[in-house]
Amino acid sequence: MTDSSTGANAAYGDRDPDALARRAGERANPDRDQHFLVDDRVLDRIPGYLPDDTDASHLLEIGGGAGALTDRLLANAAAVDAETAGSAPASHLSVIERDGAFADFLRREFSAAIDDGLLDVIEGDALDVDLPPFTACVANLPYGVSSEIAFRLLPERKPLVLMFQAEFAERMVASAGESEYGRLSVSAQHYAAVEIVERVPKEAFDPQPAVESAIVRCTPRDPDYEVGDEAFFLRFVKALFTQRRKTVRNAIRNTGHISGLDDPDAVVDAADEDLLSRRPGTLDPTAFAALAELAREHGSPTEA
Ligand SMILES: C[S@@+](CC[C@H](N)C(=O)[O-])C[C@H]1O[C@@H](n2cnc3c(N)ncnc32)[C@H](O)[C@@H]1O
Repeated sequence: MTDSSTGANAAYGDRDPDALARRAGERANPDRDQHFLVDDRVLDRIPGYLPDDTDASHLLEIGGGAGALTDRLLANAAAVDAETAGSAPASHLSVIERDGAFADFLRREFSAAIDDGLLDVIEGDALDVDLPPFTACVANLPYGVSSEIAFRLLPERKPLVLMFQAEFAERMVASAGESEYGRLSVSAQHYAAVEIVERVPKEAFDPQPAVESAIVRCTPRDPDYEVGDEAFFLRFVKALFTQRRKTVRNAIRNTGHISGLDDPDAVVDAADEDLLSRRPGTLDPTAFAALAELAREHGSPTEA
């Protein structure tokens, strides 16, 4: 292996993102969610945002593109292997890429890593393909489907470091009472402690996206509350936030068709007045969970 920063055989972590994009021979197409990271400093920092105790033995990357982040993740995997020196199973990286031309390029560019058993490239849609048994995921997500991908990953309860549009990231991390707080905040925080670890300007990408971006770290943990039926809890939260300007009382009454409650009035009768007179955006996740349990008990929910 040479250490040329532009050659296909460069050491992992050394590849120049612009040279990778040139070698791929395909133009990144924003209509296909292709905004490639070209800022080396951001690329170098991303793997380090995984929580300290992360099992990084099988990393997953979604949307490999021309491989700038793939290269950094391979460097990480190779470093872990050098450190454990055979005393632990070899590290592995799986990359999912929907675009056949870029999937082919990744296979060519990183053929040595594939031959060494360090990498596999899964060509397909991240929303449909079977996910490999990954231990953590690091990705600069395609923004058109970032919500769907995030909610495919979060229930796996593995550490995630994901790039999103900044506005989406702010909604993920928001707390009760903040204007960005909503269904996305409660649902994401149900699975993990969620935090923005870096804001990334448009200039870090080529082609540049229309909006600023942010990197979010999701560290899996159990929530502070218990719910007997997770699917109902998430449906109930979704239902109430469709009426975020109404009182909780009216939101419960108006959304039985979404929450699946046959008897929302019975829930209103059983709930505390001070809770009912508030707006959904002021209830923290624990209050939502308590209300959802009350709704399950009194509101005759039907299966979704
Ligand atoms: C924002 S780019 C990131 C590329 C590269 N990882 C980087 O950081 O420069 C997103 C990548 O996801 C791919 N992509 C778009 N939709 C996808 C999907 N549904 N499943 C898998 N990959 C997808 C695009 O082709 C593109 O390569």
